[in-house]
Amino acid sequence: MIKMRDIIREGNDTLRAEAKPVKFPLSPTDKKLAEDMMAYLENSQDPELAKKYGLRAGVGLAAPQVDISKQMAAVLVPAEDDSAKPVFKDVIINPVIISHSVQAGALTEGEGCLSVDRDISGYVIRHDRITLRYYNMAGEQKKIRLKNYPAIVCQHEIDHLHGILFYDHINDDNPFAAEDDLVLIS
Ligand SMILES: O=CN(O)C[C@@H](CC1CCCC1)C(=O)N1NCCC[C@H]1C(=O)Nc1ccccn1
Ligand code: NI
Repeated sequence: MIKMRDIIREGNDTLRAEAKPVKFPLSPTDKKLAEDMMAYLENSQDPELAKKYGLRAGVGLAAPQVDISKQMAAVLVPAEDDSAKPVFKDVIINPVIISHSVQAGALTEGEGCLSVDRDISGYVIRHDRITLRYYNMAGEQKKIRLKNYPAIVCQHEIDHLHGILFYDHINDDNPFAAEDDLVLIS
């Protein structure tokens, strides 16, 4: 079971490394890693389990965050009303953004990261809409279009696979500088 102690923090070089593509069929080790990363997200989004194991709730977790420099990330974006099924749930392997909107998007509240133990405010400028090609755990190639929050989450995770952290996208001179057509996502 992945716990907070397994998540590496700023200063660990793995967070700034280019992760390696994953080979298919998944090795038993890679399969277990994918399952464990998704389990972390599920556990962390359950208030009782999160409390019991001291987990920070997360909607994404990339392999480099558990010190494995491979191109794999679990994403679990819950539905607004918990009853319904998640907005997006999958382990994205060797993901590539094959096209995206010109229009930018950013979370109104800014972003955080389980690997960054400090608050850094400002708009994290990303694409508002993306077309994402990736492989799932079964090795099936997927091509999906995402917009707004799920698109932001996947971009945050894909960045981790290329050694990029959220605050790399914050304008140093004016953290809240916004193009007039920036989509602010709440
Ligand atoms: O690389 C992956 N990470 O670093 C985990 C991050 C990923 C998200 C940050 C912005 C876009 C993707 C994460 O999830 N968070 N960032 C730090 C603390 C909060 C937490 C979060 O947003 N939690 C959450 C949100 C809605 C519902 C449930 N939980
Ligand atoms: Ni992160």
